[in-house]
Amino acid sequence: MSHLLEVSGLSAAYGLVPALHRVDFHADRGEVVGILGHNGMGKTTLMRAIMGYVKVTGGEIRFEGNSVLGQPVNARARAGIGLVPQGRQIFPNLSVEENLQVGIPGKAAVVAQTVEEMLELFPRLKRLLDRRGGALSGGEQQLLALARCLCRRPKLMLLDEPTEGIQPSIIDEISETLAALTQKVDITIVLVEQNLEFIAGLSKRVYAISNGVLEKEIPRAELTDSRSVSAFMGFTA
Ligand SMILES: Nc1ncnc2c1ncn2[C@@H]1O[C@H](COP(=O)(O)OP(=O)(O)OP(=O)(O)O)[C@@H](O)[C@H]1O
Repeated sequence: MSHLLEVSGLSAAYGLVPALHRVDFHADRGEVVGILGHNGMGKTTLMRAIMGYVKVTGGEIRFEGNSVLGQPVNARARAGIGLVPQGRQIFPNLSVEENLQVGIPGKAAVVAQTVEEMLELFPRLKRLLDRRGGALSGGEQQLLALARCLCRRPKLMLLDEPTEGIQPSIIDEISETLAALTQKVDITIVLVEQNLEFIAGLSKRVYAISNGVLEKEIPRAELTDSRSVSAFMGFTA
């Protein structure tokens, strides 16, 4: 059976400046795959290329066995790919409830039922329903961004640096929420991060990305050794 997501030989560039070089990886149903990289190494470009926001210059992206290259973002979203962008990008002037509602296609009853389900998965949002998105803490915004993405019931969720700028106590809550989610919902996650502990705790497989090149998989045993991880990420410790 084909992989849920298969990225092969993927290259992308901004003008003449290359950002991804022949990236190969896959994600199977139910897996969390982590990609670890420092600033400017190509993590966001990879997520946005899979979602369809960045034009690729070579290679292939297959989702459920079908090429999505050439498909616009909304077609990829309909096929079951969802992106939780870096910086979260929730609507600051809409309430938490409205932020959820705008992400849900369908009639009022479906919208209400989906919001209810999201509140079960993200109980912290229950008491924040009337609050403006812009008045939430960074961690609360991240939970809202995850819930908003899930409202469309993606099969694959792409997470771009969910811990960026977030307090450690809420990082733990996000990690626990995501771990619980993978048990309750049929979802595959591809996660890009700089936070080693977060990525190691959640991911079945972890790769390092360095200057747009996806390096070899980092063996689990080595994920606890920061010198070894630094070497994988293209830095000598
Ligand atoms: N819109 C753009 N135009 C030109 N160059 C860009 C653009 N976006 C990103 N780049 C460049 O592409 C490279 C990869 O950037 P990218 O944002 O994918 O990295 P990243 O790993 O997500 O970094 P960060 O952790 O800082 O978000 C960097 O050299 C960056 O400067």
